[in-house]
Amino acid sequence: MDVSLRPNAPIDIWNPDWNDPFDPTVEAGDEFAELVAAVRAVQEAFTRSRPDPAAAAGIAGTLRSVAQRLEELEVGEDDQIAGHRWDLAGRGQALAPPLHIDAVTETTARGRVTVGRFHAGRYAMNGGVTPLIFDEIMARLANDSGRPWARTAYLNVNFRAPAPLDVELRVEAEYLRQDGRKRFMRGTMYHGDVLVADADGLWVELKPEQTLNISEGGDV
Ligand SMILES: CCCCCCCC/C=C\CCCCCCCC(=O)SCCNC(=O)CCNC(=O)[C@H](O)C(C)(C)COP(=O)(O)OP(=O)(O)OC[C@H]1O[C@@H](n2cnc3c(N)ncnc32)[C@H](O)[C@@H]1OP(=O)(O)O
Repeated sequence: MDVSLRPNAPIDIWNPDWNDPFDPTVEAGDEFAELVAAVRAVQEAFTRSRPDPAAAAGIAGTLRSVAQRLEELEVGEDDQIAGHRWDLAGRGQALAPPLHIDAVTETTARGRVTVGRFHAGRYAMNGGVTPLIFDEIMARLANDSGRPWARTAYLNVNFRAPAPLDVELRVEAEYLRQDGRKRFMRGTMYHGDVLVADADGLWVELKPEQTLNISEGGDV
């Protein structure tokens, strides 16, 4: 994938090659991937910690100065790297669980995800995180194969069993059918042979007057 990391270089929001099998390795010398990994490491380590007040104050100061440094590098949403790196697990978006998409066909997608305590409720995956993972893989399939942009209209998630932490879960999406602008999708999440969650979703194709960038004043 051709993503330039030069400052102000245009970044394609959509990678036409993303049907290619996903390579989960972080490229040597890919400093942005290292930065995302570091942000994720902070989130996980913070969640797992119990600092005393002095340690908390010191760490807060350090993180404030990191935030200030990044604020100096702020760009518009279309130009930011986070969320636009289709080759990275979680698209380089540090909130999104690091979902590795291994394969996408016209009608199926499959991936793997492992979450830690940062994405936990109590001893298991947080109930808001499961839909995040489904939205990620189902939206990706809904918008694959040259189909025009579509947005999530609904996403109904059934929690069948607690999803364990720190182990790999299998996530699959299936393109069930299309009815005019409506695309009906299904998602499943497995731990081994155990179905931990499934989802039904509807994606609706945008009309020509609707636009992805709602701040541009399109009819949303
Ligand atoms: C870089 C960002 C990436 C983020 C994504 C991560 C995954 C990466 C993978 C891939 C990237 C793809 C990038 C996608 C772009 C970004 C996606 C989002 O932003 S999703 C955000 C959450 N979703 C919304 O914010 C939608 C808000 N809602 C709307 O905009 C509208 O309601 C919309 C477009 C969904 C439908 O509105 P209408 O006015 O265009 O359409 P009407 O005419 O009302 O409905 C058309 C048909 O759909 C049914 N319908 C609509 N909503 C329904 C619902 N909730 N339940 C049941 N049916 C519904 C209607 O009954 C109608 O059916 P009949 O044609 O009559 O048979």
